[in-house]
Amino acid sequence: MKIFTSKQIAEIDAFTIAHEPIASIDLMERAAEQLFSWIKKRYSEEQSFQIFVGPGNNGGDGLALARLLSKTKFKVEVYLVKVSKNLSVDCQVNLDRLRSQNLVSISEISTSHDFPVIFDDSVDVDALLGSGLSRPLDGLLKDLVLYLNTSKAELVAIDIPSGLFGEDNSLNNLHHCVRADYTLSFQFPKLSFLFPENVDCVGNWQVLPIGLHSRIIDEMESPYQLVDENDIKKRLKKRGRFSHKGIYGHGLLISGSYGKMGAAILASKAALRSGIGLLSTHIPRLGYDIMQTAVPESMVSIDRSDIIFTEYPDLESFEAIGIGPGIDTKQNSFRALEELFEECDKPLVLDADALNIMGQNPQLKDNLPKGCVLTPHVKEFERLVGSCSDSFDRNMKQRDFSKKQSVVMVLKGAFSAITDQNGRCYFNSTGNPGMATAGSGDVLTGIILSLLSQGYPSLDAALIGVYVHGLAGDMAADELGQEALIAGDLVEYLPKAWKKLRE
Ligand SMILES: NC(=O)C1=CN([C@@H]2O[C@H](COP(=O)(O)OP(=O)(O)OC[C@H]3O[C@@H](n4cnc5c(N)ncnc54)[C@H](OP(=O)(O)O)[C@@H]3O)[C@@H](O)[C@H]2O)[C@@H](O)CC1
Ligand SMILES: Nc1ncnc2c1ncn2[C@@H]1O[C@H](COP(=O)(O)OP(=O)(O)O)[C@@H](O)[C@H]1O
Ligand SMILES: [K+]
Repeated sequence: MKIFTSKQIAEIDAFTIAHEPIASIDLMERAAEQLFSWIKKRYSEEQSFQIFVGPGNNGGDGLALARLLSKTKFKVEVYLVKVSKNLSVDCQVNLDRLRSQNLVSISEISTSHDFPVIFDDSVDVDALLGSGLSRPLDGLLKDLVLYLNTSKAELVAIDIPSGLFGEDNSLNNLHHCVRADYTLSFQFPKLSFLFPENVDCVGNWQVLPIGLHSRIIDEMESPYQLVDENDIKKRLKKRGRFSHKGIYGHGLLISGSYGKMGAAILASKAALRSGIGLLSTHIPRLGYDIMQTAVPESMVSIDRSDIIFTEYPDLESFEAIGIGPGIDTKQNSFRALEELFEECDKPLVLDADALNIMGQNPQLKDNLPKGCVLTPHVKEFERLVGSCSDSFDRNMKQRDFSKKQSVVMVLKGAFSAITDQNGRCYFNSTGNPGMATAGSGDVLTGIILSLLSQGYPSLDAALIGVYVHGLAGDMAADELGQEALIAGDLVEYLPKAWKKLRE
């Protein structure tokens, strides 16, 4: 699903009105019907609603919703905030319709003395401002938002929490934005929903389709996309009836050090559980028995060092290389990594300590093999690129980095962001906080190495790998719960996750 800016959404809206064609007031009605049907499913019939309405079309949605609710047993009160003399045309039409129906009490809020009592068991609907927000909230609106945020009532935001910008909130004050329990966003999510600092404002968000015109959605360019299961299925290659293990590639995983052999085991198992033909795991000498016992399916390449990575085998026979989980950051490992960068012309995935070594030796950045995949978490990313003021800034820097160095980068976390050489950015939609546990990232490296070895292009390997990793995490969390989930469970659930993608 593409993600558009507020400005683009307004264009899509206008195109739909002109080309469906549909009157804008009817498009608003369609949006209100979607809100209404979401509410009907969620709340019992006697529920009371306090709807707070602003001057624009977001307010218009709130008024149309109030009319639909009032025709049922739901109890509704409307509060119209007087922040400008004129309402938008469709907001005014809906106000007139609601007034003429005479079923709902409509109060005006002109000063903070007009704020109503909010009952804990009511549901507040935020229809103050939507994607037409042009500046951070101040004055009466800010005071009302602060007031709403102190209440214990459940808060449902229409389209976007009032006060929050759809994209860049770096100059905004997030304390002055509505803190919703639910945000019901029309047709697309907003970019800002995917950034961690906004989670308290956005709450649980959902997309409500309102039938915007598919042609303009297909044609309009956006660098941002939220990846779903269909996007992933389309990228999967078939496994042929007559295929043999040579077809699925031989991967080299460089991983582990004294005390961190678990990383090599997890990544190796994950690679083997993701379709690779052959795997060799390069480890320090002291890890030999552990590795052969724990992962008999993997061949072992032994470093001359007992405890760390200092060299790698001839690369000729490998289709792809993965390096980093648990290798430590010693000087000799840095030298070996530097050499690998110079020599390697194979697909490569870099994680964990390989990235930390780069953070300590910034000159290495410019030697990164083109097209390789990097999988930092936020801290590793900032060691590499420098500190960032917020997630929006971090996302810009990530896109720039990918473009400038011509690499694919996975910034891991909730909604992991995957950027490519063209500066495009794909957000992953699977995964859960249960995956915030030691070794999860090692599993991902193994999966991506496996896909690279099978000949998937870097971007596909990253997108598919991140998706299936999160899916395995979701399936594991469903059965085991988030607290109990450990990285080994991700490996255990990979078979089910792959099977689901092949359905
Ligand atoms: N796109 C779709 O698919 C559909 C969209 N729909 C709905 O339309 C919504 C967008 O509507 P919208 O453009 O009228 O914007 P909205 O935010 O309601 O109000 C803008 C007004 O507020 C004002 N204003 C701005 N900032 C302010 C501030 N800080 N403090 C005070 N005032 C401020 C601004 O004034 P100005 O900036 O000109 O000074 C202007 O008067 C969208 O979110 C969705 O709910 C659906 O109905 C149907 C399909
Ligand atoms: N809240 C979350 N939602 C979704 N995925 C998460 C969440 N927290 C962590 N993850 C995923 O778990 C993995 C953690 O990787 P990483 O931080 O490298 O762990 P480690 O270094 O312990 O292996 C990443 O793929 C990340 O996207
Ligand atoms: K809103």
